[in-house]
Amino acid sequence: MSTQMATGLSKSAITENIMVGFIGAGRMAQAMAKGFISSGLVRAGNITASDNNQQCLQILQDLGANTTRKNQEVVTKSDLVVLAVKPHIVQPVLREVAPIVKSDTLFVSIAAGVTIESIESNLPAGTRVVRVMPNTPALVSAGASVLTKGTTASDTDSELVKALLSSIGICEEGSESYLDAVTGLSGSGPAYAFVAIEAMADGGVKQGLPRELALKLAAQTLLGAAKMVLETGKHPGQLKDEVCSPGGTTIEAIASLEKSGFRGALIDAVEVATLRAHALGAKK
Ligand SMILES: NC(=O)C1=CN([C@@H]2O[C@H](COP(=O)(O)OP(=O)(O)OC[C@H]3O[C@@H](n4cnc5c(N)ncnc54)[C@H](OP(=O)(O)O)[C@@H]3O)[C@@H](O)[C@H]2O)C=CC1
Ligand SMILES: O=C(O)[C@@H]1CCC=N1
Repeated sequence: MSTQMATGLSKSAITENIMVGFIGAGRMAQAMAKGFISSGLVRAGNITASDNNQQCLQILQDLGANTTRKNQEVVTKSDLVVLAVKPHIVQPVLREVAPIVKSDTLFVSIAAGVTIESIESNLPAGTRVVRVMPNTPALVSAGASVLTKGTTASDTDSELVKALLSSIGICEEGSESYLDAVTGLSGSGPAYAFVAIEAMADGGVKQGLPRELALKLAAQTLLGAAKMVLETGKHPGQLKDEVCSPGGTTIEAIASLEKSGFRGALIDAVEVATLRAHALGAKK
């Protein structure tokens, strides 16, 4: 793996033969595995996932991946192991697999709040760890991830993880001190957007639109607005101003949103989710 990376091969060449494991085959593992496979970066047959939930394993099997109920088997078979269990399960899982961890296995944790220090301290000394906060739009190759290298992980390791995560969306590298806030913003954020889409559709239905049309318009409107922010480089405030005709419809709606505390509600949402991520990490 490392030799290939050092030669500067293409991303698919870097990841072509990599054996990827998932401990925990739930929603996030499914989204990532599906993205890795559909992007062509990882062969389905090179993925092994463990879980105690047969329904989750079946979803991975349907993608062509190998499945097992034994977490140790994932570690034995994989070059890169994604820890995709709930935060409070991470420590017991690490204690379970630590005795058989090989020195060249890279661990990638996606668990909210769980610090690199707490992961490294439960693995053999020197084990390479990368911590990531992804999100579920990875399922449709529109994910947003931020990664941080552990103390012994190399640039090659972070490039590898970045290549994988870039196949399912955008991936930035940042300080570990950012990761709880990233969790509160983009990790949990899809849920805020889903609530907004549902509520906007409700608004359309209240005004007489058929439900299906209202939902489609609400979702496409958020998608289009997000693309405009990303692709035009304009400040969202400017884009908002461009929709607001003087004395028109939009400024009425914006004034109503401001009265309802829309901005403050979103800022508070990110704050409480960030604090919760921090608290989850403090629980061992
Ligand atoms: N969902 C999201 O949007 C995001 C989640 N994350 C993080 O990803 C991680 C996984 O979240 P998510 O996919 O939503 O969770 P899920 O509950 O969907 O998946 C976790 C899976 O792990 C299984 N599991 C429980 N105990 C073990 C064990 N000892 N060994 C192996 N598997 C086990 C669970 O089975 P059972 O249900 O039977 O307990 C479940 O199927 C979390 O740490 C979360 O913080 C990060 C970013 C976004
Ligand atoms: O709700 C959670 O705890 C996880 C982490 C980010 C998104 N879902």
